Amino acid sequence: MTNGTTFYNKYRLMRPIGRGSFGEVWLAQDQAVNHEYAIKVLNAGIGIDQRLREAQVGHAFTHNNLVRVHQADVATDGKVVIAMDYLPDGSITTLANPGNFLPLPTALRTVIDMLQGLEHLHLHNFFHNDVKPQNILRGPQGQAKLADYGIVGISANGAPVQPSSWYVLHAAPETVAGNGIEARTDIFQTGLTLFRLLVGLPALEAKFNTLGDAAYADALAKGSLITRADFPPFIPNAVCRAVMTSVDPDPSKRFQSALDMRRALEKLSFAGHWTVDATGMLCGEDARNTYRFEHTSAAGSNASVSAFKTNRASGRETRISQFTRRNLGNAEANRLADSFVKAVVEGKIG
Ligand SMILES: Nc1ncnc2c1ncn2[C@@H]1O[C@H](COP(=O)(O)OP(=O)(O)OP(=O)(O)O)[C@@H](O)[C@H]1O
Repeated sequence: MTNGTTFYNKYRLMRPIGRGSFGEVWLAQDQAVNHEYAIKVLNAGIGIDQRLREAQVGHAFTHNNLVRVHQADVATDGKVVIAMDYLPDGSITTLANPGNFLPLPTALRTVIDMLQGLEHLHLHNFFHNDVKPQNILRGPQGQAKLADYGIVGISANGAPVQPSSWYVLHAAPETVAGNGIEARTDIFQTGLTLFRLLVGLPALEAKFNTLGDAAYADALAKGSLITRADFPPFIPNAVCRAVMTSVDPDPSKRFQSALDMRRALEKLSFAGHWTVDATGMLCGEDARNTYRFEHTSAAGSNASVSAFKTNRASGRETRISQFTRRNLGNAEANRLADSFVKAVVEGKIG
């Protein structure tokens, strides 16, 4: 496919915007109504029915948090061509900072939005089965929209169904054990997605590469893949608990629905958060100030921590004496730095 290729006599391809395992996504212009669409071209290889199902699911639902499919057809060479809403801002992975994670409020907002899309799918006994950061796109009002219905499972009554395939990094224990997918499988995948947004988009891939396929699946099945120690200190305990509940190997111990999970996340609210700036430095933010700290490790009792805040309105930086100390042991200095980042998130800086 090249720029200028035209499908259905009206969708003229403008430029490639992404590539997945099953095909390519292009920006296209509908020349009849002069409107931009994203055109997904699914290569032959998997059955036409399965490829068209992606389009049928995307066309069946109109929801603010689901990407809408408008039209689909089979081209003469057997390719399936799907025209969907074009979301110029791409996936939420573009919001990652240089530390490769999303600031806490953005990560929570994204998942809350996306869960509303899932609620709608689950209401109709559709299980998405491919919840991951790359499949959450940014809508025109900044809302998150769930995309990619390529491996959706459709159940007659909400009972588990066997998926056509699954994404290994997010494979729930019940799926690996051969018990298929259900609504709570999407909760599991949402938990892993939230983990990656908060801790680092490549965080699971790193674990997978270290452990290997079998040990990774085993750790997910034992509930030992993710522990509190995986989260940086600026992620509050309540948020970690929400992730751990979502990824419990036993579906009956997870949030029981997308609505339950959304309500739990909506209750979480924090005064501040931390991000990584263009220089790679960790910086805290709340409504009034930005925060930074200098942490020097040294042998003996020579470690130190200096914490600072800058008033957004005046631009004036002041030292925060409560979290500034010299002549500390390394462990003590680590604890002080951790308590500073937590205090910013919890709004406990004087
Ligand atoms: N409707 C759209 N508007 C704008 N960009 C899109 C749209 N749909 C997909 N994309 C972009 O194209 C990329 C490829 O999408 P696609 O669904 O083919 O694959 P994927 O989800 O990244 O991977 P896989 O198919 O392996 O799950 C996405 O990551 C996204 O950045």
